[in-house]
Amino acid sequence: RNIAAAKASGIPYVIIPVNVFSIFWLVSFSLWLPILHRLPTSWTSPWLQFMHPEWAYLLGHRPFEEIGSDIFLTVSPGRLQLWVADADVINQITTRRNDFPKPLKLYKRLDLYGKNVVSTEGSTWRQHRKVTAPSFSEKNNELVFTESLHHAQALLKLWTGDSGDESRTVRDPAADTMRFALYVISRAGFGVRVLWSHEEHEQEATRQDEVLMGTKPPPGHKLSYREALNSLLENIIWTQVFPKWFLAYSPFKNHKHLYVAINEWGKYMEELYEAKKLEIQSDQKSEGMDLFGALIKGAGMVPEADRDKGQSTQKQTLSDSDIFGNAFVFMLAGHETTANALHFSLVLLALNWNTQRRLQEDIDKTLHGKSISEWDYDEDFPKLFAGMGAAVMNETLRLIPAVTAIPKTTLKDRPQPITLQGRRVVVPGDCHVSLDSTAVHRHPRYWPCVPTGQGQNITNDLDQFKPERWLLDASDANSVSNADRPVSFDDEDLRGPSGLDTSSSLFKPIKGSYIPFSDGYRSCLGRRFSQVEILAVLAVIFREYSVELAIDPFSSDEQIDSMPKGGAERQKIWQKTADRANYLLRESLSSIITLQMRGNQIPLRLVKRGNERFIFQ
Ligand code: HEM
Repeated sequence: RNIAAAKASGIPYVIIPVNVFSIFWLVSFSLWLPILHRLPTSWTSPWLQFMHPEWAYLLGHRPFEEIGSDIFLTVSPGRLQLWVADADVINQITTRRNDFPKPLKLYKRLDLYGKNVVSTEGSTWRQHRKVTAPSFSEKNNELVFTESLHHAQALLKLWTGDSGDESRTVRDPAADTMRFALYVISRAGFGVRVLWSHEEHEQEATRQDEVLMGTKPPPGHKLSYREALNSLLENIIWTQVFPKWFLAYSPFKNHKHLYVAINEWGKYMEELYEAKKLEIQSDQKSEGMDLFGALIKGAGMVPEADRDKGQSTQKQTLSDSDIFGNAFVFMLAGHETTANALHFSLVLLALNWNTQRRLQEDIDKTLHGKSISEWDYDEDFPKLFAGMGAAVMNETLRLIPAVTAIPKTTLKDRPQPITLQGRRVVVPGDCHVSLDSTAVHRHPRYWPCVPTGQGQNITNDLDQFKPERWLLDASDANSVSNADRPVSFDDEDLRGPSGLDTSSSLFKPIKGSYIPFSDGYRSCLGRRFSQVEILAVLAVIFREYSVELAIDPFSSDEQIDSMPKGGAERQKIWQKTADRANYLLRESLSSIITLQMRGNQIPLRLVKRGNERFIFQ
């Protein structure tokens, strides 16, 4: 039946023997693939390449080139799936939200604390989006900026010691950047400043009006806020596999601990909720409020003073459980994505010394050596957003987007016509749709690129990290930015964060060709939030430090010191480390909610600028 539907669609298709995203295949594919790869190519071509669940990230745009179309279907007994790498088709899909809704089944487990803006569709989603979108205000971004500067300095202390001079190997930079992003969202999202363990002795020195959370659980709690948060989010995957009640009875200790963490974080949220309700009712802090406060206010909580003006009859538009549901997805959507972008930016910069130097020069020029306490969101963020830091961030998200296949669907018995390069084709009903960001991000039709290789093997540099491509002539008449062709939202309140996806003074991707934050109606509400956070932390790090690959697995510091600077011996060691890093970036990333490095680390080191050990001409 699926093959018949694919044939009738007019879209090229490839038949594959199983649904690659079925639980059966996800848990067992690593056993089958090596066997399948031994079969003669004539038996397995072209379908075998689509049997790896991460093929979209691994292969980029290549399969589309081979098939000769920027959309195609994979057809298995369990599923019809459309893969899209055509910017215009992506545009059609993201702007027709009723024709191509989200497949809600995939999002069900995000309702751990209640329904929310990520996991709903139709009129329920409209209601959630209308109430949540205004929370992501410029005032909140200012708070994100300040808080990111604070935690970036704490992160630096963790990596370089109190004096800032120690060059320690950071064994698991992904874990540290995750913590960083978690602590930023904790304050800018919920008004809770979490203390890093190495910060706790400085507790007295911080401001009086902040809710501070350290390692000790307050009365009435089994876990500290930090432990509840870390434990909940580090183990979140189990909540996607098992229902919550099962975790309480599971024989595994980490499941039981997770169950406690879920309840504990819920309890903290309830306490914060009560405190914020009082705050709002007494009309405190209405400016620059954290996301949770703004959400509660947006849901219909009225300040005491306004009640006399007859507003007390205003109905609360989201239930308490909806408010908790949204608070949770802010936390979830808001930390892992940003942390990954930061982690991968650092690794890619460590692999590309010249780019790093250009970034440092740009930061020096932008901030004129001002001390961090003098940095100002209104004055400095726009400059960072138009410079090399933004080019690094955009390029990292181009190469390693958090979501490699943004999921949509067509409804059963509701096939949808689309236009592909002027030709009408019909996407069958009940078909999963994946907006393939890794493919469209590496499509030579849309991106400035340099040809590489020779003769038959001629290809391009779009698989490589080159932030400089964003610094090309921004006035290029052929390029049309997302802002130039905005989605005509039927209700402006649904729009979400202000500002452009990318700065108008950088290269402007054609609409639909750059989708790290998705696009259209269901685009990311936290885009600006994360851009502010990433640029702030990059500026704090690179104004004073350089990042290097830690060579520990291959050589000791003493051995390196005994080798001439810039010489072949050092280069050989560095190259081995770089080869390992490149291999891991390619082979050890997989998607569970977001695309991350799993089971491996690329250790890094920060060194004071001027003390770099691995610069080669
Ligand atoms: C680099 C960082 C980020 C990336 C790459 C990113 C990416 C995305 C993507 C691809 C989507 C669409 C997902 C889908 O359709 O299933 C999305 C949606 C969303 N993101 Fe982000 N995100 C980032 C940061 C954030 C932050 C910091 C927050 C909040 C604090 C956030 C909140 C949301 C929300 C609420 C939605 C759902 C919007 C809706 O469906 O109406 N994101 N994000």
